[in-house]
Amino acid sequence: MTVPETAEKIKSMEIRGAGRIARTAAEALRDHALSLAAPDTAAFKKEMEQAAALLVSTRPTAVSLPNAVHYVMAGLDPSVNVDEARNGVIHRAEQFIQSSQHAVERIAGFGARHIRDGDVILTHCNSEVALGCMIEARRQGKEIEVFATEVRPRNQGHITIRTLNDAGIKTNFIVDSAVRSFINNVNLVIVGADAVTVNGAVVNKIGTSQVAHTAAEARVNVIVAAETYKFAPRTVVGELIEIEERPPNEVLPDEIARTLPNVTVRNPAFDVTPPEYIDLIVTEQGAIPPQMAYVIIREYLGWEIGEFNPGGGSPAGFNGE
Ligand SMILES: O=C(COP(=O)(O)O)[C@H](O)[C@H](O)COP(=O)(O)O
Repeated sequence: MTVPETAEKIKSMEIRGAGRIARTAAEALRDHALSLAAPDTAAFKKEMEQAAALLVSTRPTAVSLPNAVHYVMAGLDPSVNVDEARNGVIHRAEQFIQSSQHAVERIAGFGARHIRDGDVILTHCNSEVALGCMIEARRQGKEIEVFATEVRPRNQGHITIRTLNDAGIKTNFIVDSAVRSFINNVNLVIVGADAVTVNGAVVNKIGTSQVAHTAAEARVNVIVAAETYKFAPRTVVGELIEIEERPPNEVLPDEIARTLPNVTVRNPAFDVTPPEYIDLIVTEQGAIPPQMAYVIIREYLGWEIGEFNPGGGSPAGFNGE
C-alpha cells in the first residue's frame, strides 16, 4: 500500500486501533523507502519526510503513530549514500513492526496473570492488547466472562465481540450507557490506550473515563494494557495530547442535522482518564502503577522527546525489547 493510500485508510478508520495504526505506518514508510527512486540522499530524505508528515497528520491522538514514525525515520542517516539511507529506514521499520508484535504478545502474557479463574471483565472499545490478555487467560484454561460495550458512534464493540466469540469466551454485549447498571456484575476492567501522559493519565476511546469512574466508585480494579510506544514523551515538556474531534455525521445523519439549526453535534473520539482511576498499566516491560509513567518515558523512549518532529528533533529511540 502506498503512503497516501495508507494515510487515507487511517483517516477513514479502515485501519484503526493505536497499535495497528503504528505498525501500518511503519510498513508504509518501509515500502515507500523501497520504491523511491531518489537521485541522492538529500532528495530521499526530503521525500521520506513528506511521507512521514502525511502519515502523522492523519489522526492526532494515538501517540503510537508519531512514536513509530519517529523511530523509523531515526534510521535515516543523512551522511551516508542513498542506498545505505534506504536500508537504514527499512531496517528500523522492520525492527519496529517486530518489536511491536513482540510487545503485544508479552503484554498478553503479563496481563493474563492478573486475570483469575471466574473473573468477569468489562472492556470498552476494541483494543488488540486488552483482548490479548483475555484470550491468553482463556487459553490458559481460565473460565472468564466479558461485558463488551457497543462503542458509539463507530461500533468498535462489534469487532470486539466477534473476537471474543471466536475465542470461545462468554460475552455480554451492552450499550455504552449500561456500564453502571452492570458494574457490580464485573470484577475487573481492562482497556487499551491511545496515549499515556507523563502523569499516568490514559487517553483512550471516548467513554473510557466514565467506565473508569464507575469502576472506581464500585471498587472494581482498572487495568490498562499499553505498549511503551503509547507513552507520550512530549508531555514531559508540557505538551498536551490533542483529542480528535470527528465529523458530526458519525453521530447524527446530515439530513436530520440540517433540520436542527440550533443543535451542534460534538464528537470527540477520545477522553482522558486520570491516574487515580487506574490501578495498573501493563506494558511489555512489566506492570507499573500509572504514577511511574515518567520512568517508562525516560527509560524506553529517551529524554530527547521521542515523537516525530518534522524538520527537527533528535532521534531518540523507542526500544521495544
Ligand atoms: O481507543 C481505541 C481505538 O480507537 P479508534 O477505533 O478510534 O482507533 C483503542 O482502545 C486503542 O487504540 C488501543 O488499541 P490497541 O490496543 O489495539 O492499540
